[in-house]
Amino acid sequence: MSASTLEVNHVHVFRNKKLVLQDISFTAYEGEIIAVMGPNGCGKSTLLHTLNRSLPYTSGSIQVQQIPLQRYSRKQLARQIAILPQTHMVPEAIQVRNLVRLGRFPYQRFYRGGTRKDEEWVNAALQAVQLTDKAMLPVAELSGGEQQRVWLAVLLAQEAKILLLDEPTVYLDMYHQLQLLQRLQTICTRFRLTILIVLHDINSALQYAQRILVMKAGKVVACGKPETTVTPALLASVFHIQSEVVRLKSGGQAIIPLSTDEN
Ligand SMILES: Nc1ncnc2c1ncn2[C@@H]1O[C@H](COP(=O)(O)OP(=O)(O)OP(=O)(O)O)[C@@H](O)[C@H]1O
Repeated sequence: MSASTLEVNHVHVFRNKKLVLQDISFTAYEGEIIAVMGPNGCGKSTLLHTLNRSLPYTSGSIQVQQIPLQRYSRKQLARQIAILPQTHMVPEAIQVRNLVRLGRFPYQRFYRGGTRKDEEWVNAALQAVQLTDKAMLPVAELSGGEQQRVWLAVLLAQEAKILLLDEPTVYLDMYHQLQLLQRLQTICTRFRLTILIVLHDINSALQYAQRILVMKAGKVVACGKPETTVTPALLASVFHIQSEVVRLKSGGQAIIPLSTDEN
């Protein structure tokens, strides 16, 4: 049995006095990818930001590696959890390599520059997202998809055990979507990471996640193995769409969304 890395118990979160997460409970384990799915505005991003302590919760508890979230210093927490938010502010002139170096901040002291180990992690992260050849360019000169990959490199350089990824495939073409998901799968297994990834593409979730956590209106409505969790009945009740399951020759299954309930 793998060790638990995140334990979330009965968590409630308010934003602007509105209850946006209600009684959230789940446990995540090392070596697994959990896809977080749900309609727009159901609280997926809020959940990731709460786990990263950038948003406060009002009741319940969150444990990271069996230690309460609030006990960590900012740097200690950054060694455990790295987040890729949905949107980023790109500092105009910063070079790709220098941005990726920022991922090493939890390991650096203010009076000392980067070490050889820091540079090795930066190189490995750039290589993992295939941007070594663009390392010296200003980030602003890269395409949207390439910038997304730079941010992923920042995250990888952070060397954290838990990765929280908010729609990381959104600007990527099909090749880079598949490549990113395959690489996440490889690093997740190899380094025993825990990855929570917000995905809107149901078939990517079916193919790459060990479990799917489904949210609706601020609540977790299901959390389990992809094939048994994401059924046409669940999609009808959560997303109000009609869909059909297709068995694949490879042994897995895919879901074809057919129409909305309005039809
Ligand atoms: N900065 C904010 N201040 C106040 N309320 C917010 C803020 N950001 C989001 N909310 C509210 O919190 C709720 C959950 O939003 P959240 O962004 O977590 O949803 P989401 O599931 O990630 O949506 P999407 O799929 O559109 O990205 C929504 O009702 C939203 O209006």
